[in-house]
Amino acid sequence: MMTSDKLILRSLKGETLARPPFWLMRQAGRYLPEYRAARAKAGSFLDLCYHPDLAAEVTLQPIRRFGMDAAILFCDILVVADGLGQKVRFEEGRGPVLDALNPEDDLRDLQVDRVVPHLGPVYQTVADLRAKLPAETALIGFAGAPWTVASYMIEGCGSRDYAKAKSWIYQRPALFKRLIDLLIEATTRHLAAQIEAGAEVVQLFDSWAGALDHAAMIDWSLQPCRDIVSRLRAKYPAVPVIVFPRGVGAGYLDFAQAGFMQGLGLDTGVPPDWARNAMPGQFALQGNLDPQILVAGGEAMQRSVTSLLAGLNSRPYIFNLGHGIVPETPPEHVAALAELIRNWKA
Ligand SMILES: Cc1c2[nH]c(c1CCC(=O)O)Cc1[nH]c(c(CCC(=O)O)c1C)Cc1[nH]c(c(CCC(=O)O)c1C)Cc1[nH]c(c(C)c1CCC(=O)O)C2
Repeated sequence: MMTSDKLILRSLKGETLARPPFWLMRQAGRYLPEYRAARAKAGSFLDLCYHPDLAAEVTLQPIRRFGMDAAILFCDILVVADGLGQKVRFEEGRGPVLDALNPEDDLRDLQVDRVVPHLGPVYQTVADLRAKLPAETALIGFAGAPWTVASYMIEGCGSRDYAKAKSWIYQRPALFKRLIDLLIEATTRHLAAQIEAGAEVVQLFDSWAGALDHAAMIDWSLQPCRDIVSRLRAKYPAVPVIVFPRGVGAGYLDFAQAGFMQGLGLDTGVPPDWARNAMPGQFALQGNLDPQILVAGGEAMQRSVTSLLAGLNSRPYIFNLGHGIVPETPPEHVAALAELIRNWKA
């Protein structure tokens, strides 16, 4: 099968399809017993990300079970911080923990030239996956967008109010801009290396974009995403980019009008009819089933999926969740979801 026949690539080129392609954010992970087994073998979570055989194996697990139209590389957005030289660890029940950046250090310990060499095993995983995936399955690479990654680097962990990260924005603007510029460079190189290794689509996750006010969102979410996409597109015009600015609300219109991406990921809160009607342009919309509806399954899921498909599949569209799968998700519900989508007829 030719690459251009893969469904997700057709949607991202602006084609409206009889049934949309689908994949699920966090489709590899703790809701699958075979993931938990591989994770136990690897030791730490980052060891798993940097172990090409195991990382390729967990990437393939959901594809074997459910036959998604795309596989997403198994990795994490915080490997870029790790690659820059800021140690990252993942603590059970707590999530990522980093030694928070100290503004007095003036970013001097971060080395952009270290990123691609340090992440060599990740690109090896990408290359291995291209050889192992079924011919009809596309491979998605990804990175965190600069603001979301910067927030972890400054806070040192997940945050409810982003007080420290915002103190950099508003009280140390020159330093914050240097950090974002460094992340634009590191992220562009990291995505380019994934493309060189065989990624056919890339997605930028700006998971915490919704924490910013509108003006800051434009400066620190939209503009950095635009920079990264335009640099990648200049070099790899055939590789589409999906941007997921989670939680930006009416700011989705700014992304739609800027129009630099080939796919726009909608979070759970975006009304599908509004998205379809208000967003001009030929780019594909992606989303946005509530992950908790996938936990519930049954008729509730059937109703929501049907209405989502009826609402969004009249334009270029990629079915997905509005955020990542949660560990409580019964795998049978994912199988039922896959059936619903595959059998969809407009
Ligand atoms: C913010 C963010 C992170 N990581 C990611 C984001 C953006 C998407 C989002 O908003 O969810 C992206 C990510 N993280 C992971 C993937 C793998 C690919 C996939 O989607 O299947 C992807 C695309 C694996 C992972 N990343 C992580 C796990 C769980 C680790 C484990 O196995 O214990 C997985 C499978 C850990 C992680 N990594 C991160 C957090 C906050 C956590 C802890 C929360 C949690 O445990 O779910 C940072």
